[in-house]
Amino acid sequence: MSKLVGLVGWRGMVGSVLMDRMVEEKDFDLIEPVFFSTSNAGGKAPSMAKNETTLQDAHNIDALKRCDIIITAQGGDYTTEVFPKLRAAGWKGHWIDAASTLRMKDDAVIILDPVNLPVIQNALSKGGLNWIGGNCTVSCMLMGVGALYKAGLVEWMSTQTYQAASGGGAQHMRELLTQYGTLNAEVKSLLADPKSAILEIDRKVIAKQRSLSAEETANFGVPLGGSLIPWIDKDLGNGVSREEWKGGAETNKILGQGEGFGSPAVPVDGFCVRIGAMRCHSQALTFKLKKNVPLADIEAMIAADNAWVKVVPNNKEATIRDLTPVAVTGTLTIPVGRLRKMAMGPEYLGAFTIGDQLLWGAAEPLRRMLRILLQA
Ligand SMILES: NC(=O)C1=CN([C@@H]2O[C@H](COP(=O)(O)OP(=O)(O)OC[C@H]3O[C@@H](n4cnc5c(N)ncnc54)[C@H](OP(=O)(O)O)[C@@H]3O)[C@@H](O)[C@H]2O)C=CC1
Ligand SMILES: N[C@@H](CC(=O)OP(=O)(O)O)C(=O)O
Repeated sequence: MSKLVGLVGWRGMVGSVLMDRMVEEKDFDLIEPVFFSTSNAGGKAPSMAKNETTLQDAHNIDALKRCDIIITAQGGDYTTEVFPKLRAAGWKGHWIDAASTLRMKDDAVIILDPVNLPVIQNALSKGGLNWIGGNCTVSCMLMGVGALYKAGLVEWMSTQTYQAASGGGAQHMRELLTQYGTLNAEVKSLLADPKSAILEIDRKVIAKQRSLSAEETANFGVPLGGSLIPWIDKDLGNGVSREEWKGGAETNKILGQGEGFGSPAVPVDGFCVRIGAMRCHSQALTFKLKKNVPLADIEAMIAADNAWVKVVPNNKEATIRDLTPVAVTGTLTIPVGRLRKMAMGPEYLGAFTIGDQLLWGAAEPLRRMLRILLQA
């Protein structure tokens, strides 16, 4: 008999990407889905529903308890409220979650199976039940350069990220586009005149950016269109943003190393920056390798690591064609380019990688974990 799989958060931005992928990969053929809602219990479930065509109340513990597996992309507040109640009520099902709430708990595995299938399988064999998707930047990075970690080559890594508006959610994407529109409108007539002075355009744009209404910056707090914001997520109070902290903590946990795993953690640190891209997170990486490995060997190792990574030749033509958010958006491809040894010495490797933060960064690891559980 098919497993009863509860789906919470299916109509949100991450949830919609997840539903699309599940339809594409025919995951619904293998399960009996039950759709939940926090706002419309009793309403009509989406077309993927089979026998259970009514939306269930996502806060009803008894309704949730019926499920063998629950997948949620509803968000951290929902997880914080519902997950402990469900476990306290004796539910022994599998919980697959996109939110960060449970990621660092000892009984949770951060799931990214092309990178850490052995860690997942080990936890499964010990009765693990909590499977949490990783931070989008970390997951996309490891899909690209995980091979170097698997080979034990990394002494440390520094990341400089260029993160898209979508990381904040749908409203942030809208706000970015609204700001671009406002700025364009401000100088539209000057732009239409090829003889207008560029410094006049620039003066008007900066004046507009500095006077954007509170409504137009409600989500990011400051203008992002035509600017950038070098802080993402909470202020940890020690000069590090929470997004930067996740880089080190989650990379090591995904790989099953560091505190609690009985092996040293690899230092990972850098700066996380919000830029005006829509839904792809990009990052420049600097590695200190444990030894001097020829560049061709590194390229081969990265290219062979998984079915989605693609090494982009380190030349201008290939880079500007294949290594941009515009090229990658909506695809599962993880390009890794700009691979070169750096001026600091032959053990220093530079790389640039990009991933769609709603696919490998959020939805895809969840549906793949569902498949792993269905096969177990
Ligand atoms: N955004 C991201 O990049 C990432 C997000 N995540 C995690 O996923 C969680 C969900 O993120 P995200 O999908 O961006 O959140 P959304 O705000 O798009 O969706 C969350 C929920 O909001 C409710 N909702 C209210 N109004 C609408 C509307 N107009 N359209 C759709 N849904 C609506 C829905 O619940 P209901 O149907 O019950 O009313 C929906 O499930 C995050 O909180 C985070 O924990 C993880 C990785 C990346
Ligand atoms: N913090 C990420 C998005 C996200 O949801 O991350 P996490 O799943 O770690 O909370 C960003 O803003 O780009």
